[in-house]
Amino acid sequence: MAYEKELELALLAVQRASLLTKSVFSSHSKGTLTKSDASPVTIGDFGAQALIIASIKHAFPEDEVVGEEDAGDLRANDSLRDLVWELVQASKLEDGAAEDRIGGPIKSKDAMLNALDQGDSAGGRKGRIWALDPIDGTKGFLRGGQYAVCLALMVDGVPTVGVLGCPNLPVDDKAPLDSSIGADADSGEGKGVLFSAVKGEGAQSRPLGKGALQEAQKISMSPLTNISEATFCESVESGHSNHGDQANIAQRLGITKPSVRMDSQAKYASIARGAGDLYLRLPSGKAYEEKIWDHAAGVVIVREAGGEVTDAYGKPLDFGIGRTLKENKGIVGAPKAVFPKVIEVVREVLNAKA
Ligand SMILES: Nc1ncnc2c1ncn2[C@@H]1O[C@H](COP(=O)(O)O)[C@@H](O)[C@H]1OP(=O)(O)O
Ligand SMILES: [Mg+2]
Ligand SMILES: [Mg+2]
Ligand SMILES: [Mg+2]
Repeated sequence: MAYEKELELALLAVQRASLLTKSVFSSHSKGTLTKSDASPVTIGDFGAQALIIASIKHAFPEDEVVGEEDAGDLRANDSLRDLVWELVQASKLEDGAAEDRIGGPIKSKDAMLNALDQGDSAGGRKGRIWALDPIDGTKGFLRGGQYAVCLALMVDGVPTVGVLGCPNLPVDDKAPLDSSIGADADSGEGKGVLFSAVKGEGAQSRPLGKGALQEAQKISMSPLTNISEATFCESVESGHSNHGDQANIAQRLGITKPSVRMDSQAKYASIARGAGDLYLRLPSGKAYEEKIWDHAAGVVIVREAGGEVTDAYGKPLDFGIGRTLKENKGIVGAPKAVFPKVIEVVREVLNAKA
């Protein structure tokens, strides 16, 4: 199998970081800060990024990383840095051999800060670059709703290996999807999934677990024939995508089921396993460049599960131009068979506004 070593590394690194985020959720202090763009970041985001980058650099020292966070806030705040350091030290896989394969514990506070700062690649079309979102959907995470730990390897600008850790999604791939999924799910019994895919090799899910990797099963998008029966997924935040346009598109497609709102790339995972069918992310109106770490892993997983993902105009997503998808507007994901119909209707709705 291609990229076997990269996939195992990504799965174990995302597993360890996902366990770290779960421990933050169940502790009192989440060390929440507000970033310059008004979005929240927690000690979970910093800890997960440091652990994952340390694992990548252990296995593939030459690879670059485009990561969402950096160590700036921790270098300026001793008590926050100490909280993250405690958290990182406490986060180990139960299986010693697995822990060793991702480099074992980070050696020192300085090494932790340096790892965090190594997510500073400018991205690009050449070579091996990892895209990392240590907690995608931080607002969902804080609420006990959906969030995801997201890691993808891009080779020459093409997402090639993708892993999503979703601690609050049900293990059962066919568990019914309704609006309760996005709200206050909390990680309880039967929750926690690792999704993965390698380009050309299909997509899989397995229980998140605590140590060595559990057995995986193949996932695929639902064989939707009647689009009016589709379930569509969208953001919780109305500022991240246009709920009005999305409702309009659903209506034109004859969809009557209410949308399923959830934070993060858990939306990509949910359509890839056939629990939902469509992912609609229409531009919210404000000038916003989508970040590559918010999509790269989910896109490989959906494509390998039998889906297509483009921007809202049907244009291919270009992950090779830097840290953002600046040549694209919005996102549409659907099973291949119905994708042309969905894009046709999305275009109609966008053109009617132009
Ligand atoms: N105006 C915006 N439009 C689209 N996405 C946004 C916007 N602002 C932030 N985001 C990003 O969308 C992602 C969450 O998407 P969703 O709503 O589907 O869960 C987050 O990573 C968030 O970034 P950030 O991590 O900086 O908050
Ligand atoms: Mg964020
Ligand atoms: Mg994100
Ligand atoms: Mg994030």
